[in-house]
Amino acid sequence: MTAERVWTADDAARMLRAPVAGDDKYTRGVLGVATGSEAFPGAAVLGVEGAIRAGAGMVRYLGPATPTGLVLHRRPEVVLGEGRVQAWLVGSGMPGAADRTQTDQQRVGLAFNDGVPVVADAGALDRIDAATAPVVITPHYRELERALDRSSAALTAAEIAADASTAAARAAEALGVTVLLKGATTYVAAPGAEPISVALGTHWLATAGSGDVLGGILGAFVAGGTDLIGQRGHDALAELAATAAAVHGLAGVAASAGGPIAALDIAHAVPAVIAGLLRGGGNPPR
Ligand SMILES: NC(=O)C1=CN([C@@H]2O[C@H](COP(=O)(O)OP(=O)(O)OC[C@H]3O[C@@H](n4cnc5c(N)ncnc54)[C@H](OP(=O)(O)O)[C@@H]3O)[C@@H](O)[C@H]2O)[C@@H](O)CC1
Ligand SMILES: Nc1ncnc2c1ncn2[C@@H]1O[C@H](COP(=O)(O)OP(=O)(O)O)[C@@H](O)[C@H]1O
Repeated sequence: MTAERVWTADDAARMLRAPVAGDDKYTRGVLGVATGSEAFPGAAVLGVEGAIRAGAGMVRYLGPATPTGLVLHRRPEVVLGEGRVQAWLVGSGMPGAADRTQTDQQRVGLAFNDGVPVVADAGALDRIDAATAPVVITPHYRELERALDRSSAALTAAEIAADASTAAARAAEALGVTVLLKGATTYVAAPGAEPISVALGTHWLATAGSGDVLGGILGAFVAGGTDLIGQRGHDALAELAATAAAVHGLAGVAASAGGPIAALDIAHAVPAVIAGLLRGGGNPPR
């Protein structure tokens, strides 16, 4: 068992900032989103919804026709196509290498080659070697097993489940990325740092698309946190990731009120959770 720091709602509140008079959509952070596919178009909608509800200044979406249409139908705020962004969210609802189309290859490559931080999920986990800036990955246990397969720290999903804290720390070290390892307790580890545990949610969060929403929340925080990441690198990325897991967990609790939830319900609960954290953290919303 690796020693770990327990992330609290107060810790999350300290990481959040309400916009100020000098802000505009760009200073708040533009998130590029390359997620979803013809097979999993919903993952794109869920990630974009998470990002917008978590306060991204703007979202740019890049993807195939079906997810593009759904994203724009649900969120006309979204801008389509390539452009300048502060961070990328890539891979949710995308196939791995064997089934990737040429356009999928291109949009994953674009995200990793853009020189800005990347949140990598699901179908992008096998491309982290191409990164040109800090990366945070968001695997569940099976995805981490696959990501570690060719590394010096191979672990089975059962071994990861048996000691997720140590697995997250080993993975961060071996892969050179910040790892947000999803589960009932989520563990976040930056390379060489003590892992952080986050357990502020409800077991009702174990529902399809829940992790896709988390990717969007984290993407928004990373896009808005590039100054912090520039100053403190992976340590800042890990704290932003722990904060995303905390907000996601608390949003699940708020949405559930003791009963079942759908993934979109989590996203819808995020603004009130952030407002509550900002109030509790002594930083009143404007
Ligand atoms: N709305 C959307 O667009 C959504 C899109 N999503 C996107 O989907 C992608 C894949 O994500 P994932 O986590 O499902 O992938 P993965 O780790 O390969 O797991 C497969 C494992 O599950 C098991 N299994 C399957 N069915 C089972 C069953 N009935 N009962 C029991 N076991 C069952 C299966 O076992 P097997 O059948 O092989 O024995 C295998 O071990 C990813 O890109 C994600 O973003 C999701 O977020 C959902 C919402
Ligand atoms: N038993 C559980 N209790 C609390 N949270 C859970 C539980 N199981 C999963 N979660 C959370 O739900 C989300 C599931 O994400 P993921 O496995 O990627 O699902 P999906 O691919 O369907 O989006 C993660 O944020 C994870 O931490």
